[in-house]
Amino acid sequence: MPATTSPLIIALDYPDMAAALAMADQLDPTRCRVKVGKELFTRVGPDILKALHQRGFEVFLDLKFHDIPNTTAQAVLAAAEHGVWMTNVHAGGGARMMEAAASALATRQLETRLIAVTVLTSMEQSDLAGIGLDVTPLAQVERLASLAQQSGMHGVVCSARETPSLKALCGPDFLKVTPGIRPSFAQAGDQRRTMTPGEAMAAGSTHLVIGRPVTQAENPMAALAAIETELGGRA
Ligand SMILES: O=c1ccn([C@@H]2O[C@H](COP(=O)(O)O)[C@@H](O)[C@H]2O)c(=O)[nH]1
Repeated sequence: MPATTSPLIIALDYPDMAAALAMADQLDPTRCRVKVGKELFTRVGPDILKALHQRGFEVFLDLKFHDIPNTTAQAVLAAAEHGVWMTNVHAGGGARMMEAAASALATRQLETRLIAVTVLTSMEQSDLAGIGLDVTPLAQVERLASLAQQSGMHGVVCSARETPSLKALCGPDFLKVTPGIRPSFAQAGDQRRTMTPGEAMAAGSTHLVIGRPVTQAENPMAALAAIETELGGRA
């Protein structure tokens, strides 16, 4: 049985274990999952995963691996061996990289969900042009999501703006994990392709990643409760 069926994933973007656990200890593992990203994992290491697992949380280890196929596959394996619920790679690493990572997990019969980042939610069309991609974010997300699905990924990270197209392109069971979630009370900050929690669920997101709108709110639990209410009660 999963710890939760909630679509909510709270991003624990903190500089140390104490701050991350102070937040986690206010959360309920039956009402959300948590995400450990580059800042927290690089500062604290695998001990943070152990501490969150001991508290009953399912953890998304968001390290966005992007390297040659062998290195990426071994890194994904190492993540899965920590018992995380989900981890990820950059789809831009290409089909052979994603296939190597998926096959490393399959060979070891590890059940960690492996998803691929398409286009970061902080990027808009001008950012893509800046790296030589003369396409819309939607076209690039569609292209990378198809490649990710063909390469054995369980889903993708994209913005909620692209989920209706991806539902049609990749089917309803393909995971659509969407950061860039901004409730009406929150600032967009560095995010560009945003949606509110309610809009994102209606658009077909399977999971919503939410960081600062909760973790940097004056009252984080009130912010989370407001999001749950927007989603129709306890998510
Ligand atoms: O495209 C992406 C991929 C990952 N993220 C991560 O999600 C959270 C979002 O945090 P907010 O504070 O709600 O903006 C953060 O950990 C990012 O590293 C993303 O935003 N976009």
